[in-house]
Amino acid sequence: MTKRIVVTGTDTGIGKTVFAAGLAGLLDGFYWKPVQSGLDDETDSEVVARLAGLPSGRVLPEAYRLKSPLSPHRSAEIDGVMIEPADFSLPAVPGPLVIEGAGGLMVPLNRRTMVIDIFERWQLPVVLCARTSLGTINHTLLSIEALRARSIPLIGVAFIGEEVADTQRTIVEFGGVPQLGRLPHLDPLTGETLREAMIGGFDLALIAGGE
Ligand SMILES: Nc1ncnc2c1ncn2[C@@H]1O[C@H](COP(=O)(O)OP(=O)(O)OP(=O)(O)O)[C@@H](O)[C@H]1O
Ligand SMILES: C[C@H](N)[C@H](N)CCCCCC(=O)O
Ligand SMILES: [Mg+2]
Repeated sequence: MTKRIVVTGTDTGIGKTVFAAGLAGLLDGFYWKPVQSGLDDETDSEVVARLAGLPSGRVLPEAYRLKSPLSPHRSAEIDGVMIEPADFSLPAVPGPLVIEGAGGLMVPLNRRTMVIDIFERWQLPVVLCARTSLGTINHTLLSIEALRARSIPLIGVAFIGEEVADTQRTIVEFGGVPQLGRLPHLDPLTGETLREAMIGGFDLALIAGGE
C-alpha cells in the first residue's frame, strides 16, 4: 500500500501548502489539492510545483478550480458549480501522495458537506499544521477534538512559526498528540531553504513511517 497523508490546518493561511510542498519533496512523492478556491494569485499547486523540487507531473490536477478566494462552498456558488462529495475519489499514484485540504477542517464544500466529512470517509492519516503564535492553543485543541470525534487518524501536529516552547508543550499535553516538529518562518522561502528546514525540523519516519 502506498503512503497517503492528508495535510490539514487550524485555519486558512497557516502554512499548509508550504509544509505540504516540503513533505512531498522529502517523500519524493505526489501532491494533490482537490479544491482550489482563488485563481488570480499563484495557486497552491503552482506553489508546490515551484517549491517541492519534484519532476513535472507529480502535482496532480485539482478536482475543482474555483475563481474567488472564498470558502469553497461560496466560491462554487459564484461560479455556478456544485461540489459533489462523490468526486473526491483518491487518485492512484505510484508513490507517496500528499493531499492538502482547503482552509481548516470545518470549511464547507457545499451547503451540506464540509472538508472534514471527506477526510472522515477517506480515513487517511492526517498531519495537523498549527501556528505557534498566540491563539493557536484553542484552535489546535478544537481541531484535534473534531478529528477524534470522527475517528480520523491523527499523526500529530506540525508547528509553523518561531518556537514558543510552552505553547507547543501545552498543545501536545492537552491534545495527547505527538509533536512532529516545527517549520520556522523562512526568509527567503525557496525550494532549497524549505528542504533544509524540513530535514532539520522534522523526523520523516515519525510522519511517514509505518503504514
Ligand atoms: N514557513 C514559512 N516561511 C515563510 N513563509 C511562509 C511559511 N509558511 C507559510 N508561509 C507564507 O504564508 C502564506 C500562507 O501560507 P500557505 O499558503 O502555505 O497557507 P495555507 O494554510 O496553505 O492556506 P490555504 O488555506 O489558502 O491553503 C504564504 O504567503 C506563504 O508563502
Ligand atoms: C481562499 C483561501 N485561501 C482558502 N483556499 C479557503 C479558505 C476557506 C476558509 C473558510 C472559513 O473558515 O471561513
Ligand atoms: Mg494552501
